[in-house]
Amino acid sequence: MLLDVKNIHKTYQTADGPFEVLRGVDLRLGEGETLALTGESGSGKSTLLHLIGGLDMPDRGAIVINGHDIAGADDAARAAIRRGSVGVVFQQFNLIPSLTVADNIAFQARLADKYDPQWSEALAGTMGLADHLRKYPEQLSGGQQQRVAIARTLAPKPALVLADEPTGNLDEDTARVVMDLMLDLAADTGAGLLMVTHSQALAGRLGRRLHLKAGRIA
Ligand SMILES: Nc1ncnc2c1ncn2[C@@H]1O[C@H](COP(=O)(O)OP(=O)(O)OP(=O)(O)O)[C@@H](O)[C@H]1O
Repeated sequence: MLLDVKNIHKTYQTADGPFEVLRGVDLRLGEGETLALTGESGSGKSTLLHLIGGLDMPDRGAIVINGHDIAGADDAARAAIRRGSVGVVFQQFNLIPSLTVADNIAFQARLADKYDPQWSEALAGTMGLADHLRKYPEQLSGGQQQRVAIARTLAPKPALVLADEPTGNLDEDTARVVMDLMLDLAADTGAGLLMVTHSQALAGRLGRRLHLKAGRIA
């Protein structure tokens, strides 16, 4: 099993006292599977994605990625699991302004020692970025920047891709193209894809759909 999330609990401390956002979440994702995570605003979708991505820690439960429990790992081990297996696409692109498009795409793959120039070039081509490789992020449109961010995530060929509304701020046509590319590329590399989305249409394009409600999978 690529991803096995078991009985995850998470409570935030707020000014009004503790707020239990996740109350025993279980989910599993196999290699090459695609899963949409839906739920009302505030239901904890982003929180869950952050926990799976090792960006925050649950209070209880296990998050096993390719046999490694990211929830029980210390900071260094968590970072190593993340670098080795997980790619994250958020709504904020977080491109590096001082690097060209080509270097932004290669950045995480180089960090993970998984840079494959041919694969990066192919990704840039598929993403429609071949003519923009020498440009800097500020010279690109929002949609182009998002495609750079997605290419950067896929460049190290992560086993697990986590995406939080990755097409949320793209126009409908660009969103459809980017979604096609992500699904194709996930299929090509055998990656598992877990995507948070508000869009029923988008959710319908993924293999399975889970709904988060009252802190649990409904
Ligand atoms: N660091 C934090 N401290 C306290 N409360 C938080 C924190 N982060 C999130 N929350 C609260 O936890 C709940 C879940 O937030 P989360 O962002 O996971 O929801 P979401 O389902 O992704 O929402 P949306 O669809 O609006 O992005 C919300 O009520 C939010 O206010």
